[in-house]
Amino acid sequence: MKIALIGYGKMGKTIERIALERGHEIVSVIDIDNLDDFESDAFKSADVAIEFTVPKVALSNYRRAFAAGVAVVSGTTGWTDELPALKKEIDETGKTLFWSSNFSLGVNIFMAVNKYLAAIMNQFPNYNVEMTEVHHTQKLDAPSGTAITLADGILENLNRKTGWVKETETKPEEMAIKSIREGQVPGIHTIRYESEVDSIEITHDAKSREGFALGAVVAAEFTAGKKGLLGMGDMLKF
Ligand SMILES: NC(=O)C1=CN([C@@H]2O[C@H](COP(=O)(O)OP(=O)(O)OC[C@H]3O[C@@H](n4cnc5c(N)ncnc54)[C@H](OP(=O)(O)O)[C@@H]3O)[C@@H](O)[C@H]2O)C=CC1
Ligand SMILES: O=C(O)C1=N[C@H](C(=O)O)C[C@H](O)C1
Repeated sequence: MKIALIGYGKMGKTIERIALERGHEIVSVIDIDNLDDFESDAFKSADVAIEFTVPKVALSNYRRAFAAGVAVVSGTTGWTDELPALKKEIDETGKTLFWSSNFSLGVNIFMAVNKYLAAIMNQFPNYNVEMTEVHHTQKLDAPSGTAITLADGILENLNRKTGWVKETETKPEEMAIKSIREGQVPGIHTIRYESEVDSIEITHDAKSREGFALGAVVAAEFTAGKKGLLGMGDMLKF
């Protein structure tokens, strides 16, 4: 498959290596200093572009790739308030975007366990819930995109919580998400339920970026030839 990369940072470079190992060809690499390459024949020849950049440019990158006739797989986080409007635009224009806050198989298994645990805890109001996420110090957004997806999974299943807040809850119906930035941590997400007598904690701890990058390349293989806004739920059947 012909793959273009948009964003050549930590994820872009890891994705390049894994894509080559899986027999794909990298036909174009776009980063901050060669944005005109969206109009190049090399970029237009791609079956799919994999985009990992920064929140403020993700949408404009998608639109530039769509204008060049190229489907996009993206993991950029920190912009998803605009996702409902973007979905409408994609559906109306027949474009293709596969977006996920986290492409790791392990995290997606963890997300399913998180929903199941929240549904059980719905029956046990003496437990309060909070989340902590830890990432490297270069991360621009907080809470992480994964933490927001995990929070959505809890809010769908735990009726006593109606929204999440950063750091500290001030009302019982809020769920706190604490964000810690330290060293080179690839990503740790912990959900903790606490009662007066005990606590229950589940954690996903990424050992490197390999799982995220492999998932993004597998998503690119899945996306080729498809239309619409796609996500991990379309690809993973559990
Ligand atoms: N969904 C998932 O599974 C995962 C998502 N992420 C998310 O992916 C994003 C990128 O992460 P990561 O690779 O670690 O970040 P990096 O900062 O290492 O890389 C981002 C790259 O994008 C470049 N860039 C900035 N602006 C543009 C632009 N307009 N067009 C093209 N490239 C641009 C940056 O260039 P320069 O440095 O010169 O500014 C940099 O090379 C983040 O939002 C992160 O949260 C990360 C891991 C997994
Ligand atoms: O910025 C990162 O590094 C990561 N970002 C994603 C997020 O915001 O959830 C996924 C992963 O946790 C790494």
